[in-house]
Order: sequence, then C-alpha cells, then structure tokens
Amino acid sequence: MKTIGIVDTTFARFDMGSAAVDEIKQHVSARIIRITVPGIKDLPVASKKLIDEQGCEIVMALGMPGAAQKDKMCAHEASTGIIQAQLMTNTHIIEVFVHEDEGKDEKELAFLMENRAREHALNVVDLLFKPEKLVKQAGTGQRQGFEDVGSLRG
Ligand SMILES: Cc1nc2c(=O)[nH]c(=O)nc-2n(C[C@H](O)[C@H](O)[C@H](O)CO)c1C
Repeated sequence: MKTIGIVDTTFARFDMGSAAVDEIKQHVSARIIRITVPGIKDLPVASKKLIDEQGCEIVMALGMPGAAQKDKMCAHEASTGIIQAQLMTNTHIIEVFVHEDEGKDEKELAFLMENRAREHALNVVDLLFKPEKLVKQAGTGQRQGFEDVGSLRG
C-alpha cells in the first residue's frame, strides 16, 4: 500500500490537514501519516522526516502564511526549505499555502483554505496513482481553491 504524508500547522486558522486527509480517503486506499507542527518554517524538516523515516512516497505540506511582511518573509524561507527537502529526498512535497490576505474576509479565507487543501489532495492522488491524468490537464489553467482560469486556446 502506498504511503502519503500530511503535515500542517497550528498557526493556520483552518484545519487544512483534516480536509486533505478526508479528500484522499474519498478517492483512494492509502496509508496516511499525519503530523502537525507549530508553523510553516517547521514544515520542511517534518516533511523530510516523513519521507526518510516513515517511508512516505509523497507529502503534502499545508500552511497559512500570515498577512504581515515578516510572515511573507517566513513563507519564502519555508518554501525554499520545502524545495530543498524535495531535492534532498527526490520526492514530491506538494506545498499548499494559503496566504491570510488572499481571502477578502474570514468566510472566503476558510473557503479557500478548505478547497485548496482538497484540490491539492486530488493532485497528490493523481501524482501517486494516475500521473497520466495530470498530463491530460497540461496547460488547462487549473487553480486550487478559486475557479480555474482555463486554457488560452479555449
Ligand atoms: C513570523 C512567523 N510567521 C508565520 C506565519 O505566517 N505562518 C506560520 O505558519 N508560522 C509563522 N511563524 C512560525 C514559524 O513558522 C515557526 O513555527 C517558528 O519559527 C518555530 O520554528 C512565524 C515565526
């Protein structure tokens, strides 16, 4: 059975990890290992440990960068770490960040956090089980959370 890692944060204002786990379970049978860390800068090592020590074949790293400038800096550092962890392990770590200022209000932010987590969970399922499905979607303007924008070729 394939193993999927889920890492999320306590800093986030919506339980993105549960949304991702629920979505995966609705589509495939896989072993899911979930951990939660304080904030986004803790995601890279947590993801790497899931791969190196727990045998995860793909990981979702979910978090919410805050709206302040220091949070945006923190998000950039976390992203860099996540990319480094992917290269060190030769394994996909799908970064699922929703910036707190992406939603115009709390309702839209919660909607976005849930939907982006769920839609990226489907990407993870496809990457692991049916990568040819993503090839069919190449260039189609997919977006996770808000509406897809579509292909320039209609
Ligand atoms: C400034 C800051 N901003 C965020 C953020 O926007 N989102 C988030 O999830 N975590 C933030 N953190 C916490 C760090 O990511 C981390 O948890 C601590 O520095 C402990 O390693 C910090 C320190």
